[in-house]
Amino acid sequence: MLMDHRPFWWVQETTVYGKGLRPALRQTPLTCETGPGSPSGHVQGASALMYVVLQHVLRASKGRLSDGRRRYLAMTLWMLYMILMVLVGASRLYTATHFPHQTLLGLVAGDQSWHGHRGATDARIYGPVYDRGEWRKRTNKEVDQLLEGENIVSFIKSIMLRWLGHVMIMEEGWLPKMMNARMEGERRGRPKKRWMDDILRDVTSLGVRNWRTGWGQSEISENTVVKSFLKYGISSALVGSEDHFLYESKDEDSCSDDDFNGSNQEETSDYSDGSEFKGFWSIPPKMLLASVVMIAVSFGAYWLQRLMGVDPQWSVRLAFKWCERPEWIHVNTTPLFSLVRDCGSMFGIALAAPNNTRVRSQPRHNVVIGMVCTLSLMLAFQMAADAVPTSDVRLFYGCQFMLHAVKPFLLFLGIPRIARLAKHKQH
Ligand SMILES: O=P(O)(O)OC[C@H]1O[C@@H](O)[C@H](O)[C@@H](O)[C@@H]1O
Repeated sequence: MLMDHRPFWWVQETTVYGKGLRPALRQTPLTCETGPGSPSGHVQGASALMYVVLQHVLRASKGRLSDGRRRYLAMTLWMLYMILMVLVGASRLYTATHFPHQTLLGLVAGDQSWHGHRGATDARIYGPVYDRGEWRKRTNKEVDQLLEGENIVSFIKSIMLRWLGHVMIMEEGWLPKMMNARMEGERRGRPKKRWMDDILRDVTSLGVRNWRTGWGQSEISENTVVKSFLKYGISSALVGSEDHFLYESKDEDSCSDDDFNGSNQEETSDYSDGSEFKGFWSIPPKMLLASVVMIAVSFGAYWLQRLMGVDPQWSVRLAFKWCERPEWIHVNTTPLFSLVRDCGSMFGIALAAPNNTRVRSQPRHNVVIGMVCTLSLMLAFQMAADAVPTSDVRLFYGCQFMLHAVKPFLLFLGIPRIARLAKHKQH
């Protein structure tokens, strides 16, 4: 099924019409795709991407919009999603690059690639385990092991501590007062705890020294708090051993490492905005190994086909044979190019992504700057990829692999850093 034909060459190759008249399919500059026809890559990619965007917007609207408005938003977004998919699919039919069933398969594959990933992750975390002949729930310890040290309690604490950061840099107002207030009046038993009491307990349990109780009396200024948050990143709380992210300032501009009680202070002190790239040795070997295995399997399958006498480039030959104009054929549509590009990206993601896990709990970033940088980067990469000379095949594919491996570094580490610095400047 995956070795399906594309209409623009199928009508010429098929025996269905015998010696009769064949349909004349009009070709366009977008027609001469060189890969097999099923499923539609355009529909699959658009569907997977838009599904993620849609889910993200819906999740972000939680707590910001009323339930009624969220339902309305969800309906509108789903409608837009379906309209977009129909348009993408229709454009692929119009250009004679696909049959209808191939676009439908693309939609299902795109949707499932996201669902499958989430389903597998959720099942791993929440799913039952078969233990000594019966199914049972996972214990907290087992969930912790699955999360590889990302302790859920620490994660929740880190969110509370981030909130503390916001409160601390607020102007004197009702909220900071409320957070620090004790209930007045007579009360039996233990005095009611303040929100701040819980937070201070967490700060202490995470190993932060020199925390002066009663932030109202401390000399912490907005500038130093922001600086410390940017420098060390609240997300260090995510990893138990990196228990050093808040500090009490003695003077506004001093940011001394001595104020931290962390085991690897020196390691983090080089990073000025919290998106600490901790070097290749911090990359979980599992992820790297998975990417290397997947690359080996992909290339292995390619070479195995060749060894078995199947030409992995059969579709390229058919595209060349039936494309009206050779200049409409682009190398970046070939299966080999896709293989090199995807393997490069996978390798780059395996190297860059783990260093980015802390970004999610970093101080906010400037969305506009982030988007502008991302779009510019994508454009620059597209231009660079197009500019690679095609005269030497090995050089061409080597450069493409490198380019696509470097991209995740800039996307995951470089751009968030710039966007956060921009937000910091705004503050
Ligand atoms: O299968 P379709 O819709 O013609 O799309 C093919 C394209 O699919 C994309 O997913 C690939 O990135 C491109 O390299 C490829 O050319």
